[in-house]
Amino acid sequence: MTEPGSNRTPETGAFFQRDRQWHPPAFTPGYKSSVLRSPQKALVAFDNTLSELAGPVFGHALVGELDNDLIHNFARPGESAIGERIIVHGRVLDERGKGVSGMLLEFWQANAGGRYRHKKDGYLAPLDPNFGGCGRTITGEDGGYAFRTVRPGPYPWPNGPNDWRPAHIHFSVFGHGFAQRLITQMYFEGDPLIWRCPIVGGISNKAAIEALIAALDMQSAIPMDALAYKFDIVLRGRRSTLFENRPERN
Ligand SMILES: O=C(O)c1ccc(O)c(O)c1
Repeated sequence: MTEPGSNRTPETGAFFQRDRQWHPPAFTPGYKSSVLRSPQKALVAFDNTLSELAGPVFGHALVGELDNDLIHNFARPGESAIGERIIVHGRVLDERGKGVSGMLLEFWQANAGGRYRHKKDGYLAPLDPNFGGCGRTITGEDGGYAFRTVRPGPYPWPNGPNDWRPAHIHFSVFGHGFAQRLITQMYFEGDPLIWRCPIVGGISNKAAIEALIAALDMQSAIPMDALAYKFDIVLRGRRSTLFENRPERN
């Protein structure tokens, strides 16, 4: 999409393809489920049509008052989720570093013991009756967002003989059209499991991995209540946050 002889991107309103040199490949044998999920044939890129450019778009009215508070949004009245209370916050930025407002951010995660509220999750850790594990919010004027949750636990998964996922939160960013979608995962500063994870291992660029790790942010911690972690998400462009899980097909 770059004009010949310049590095300016023309303002066509079209959505850009991901840079596949920067994002990890869909086929990553160390991440076992990527083998069957990844496309077997070369991808075909289509030009944007009216459906990509003009909608459909989610309805802002869908977001409820407690949707950005996973500590309370599934809890019985007067109760709250078990675990280390945290605030996750940051900004959604475009490739030029400008905040992007009005994006629907959805997040989902395991509970403090590393168990998802999902019928297929049979991990030994107990469910927390006061924790559902999903939430959402819409970015503000400057692209900022924040939500409250508990730090998810790491968990073992049947990939290799002793593979563990680092503590992580899944994110979906839904923009102003179907083609403007990013699905990624956030990790926590200092977690030794990050560098042993086969999903993370599919990313060859260390700086790209580091961009998925949220920094402990004591400035935003709430004394006697919650620690804070800062995670910025960059859309498209060279510094874009990586697609993880990536075996999607376009
Ligand atoms: O794609 C998978 O198989 C897979 C397994 C475990 C995870 O935590 C995950 O995010 C993805």
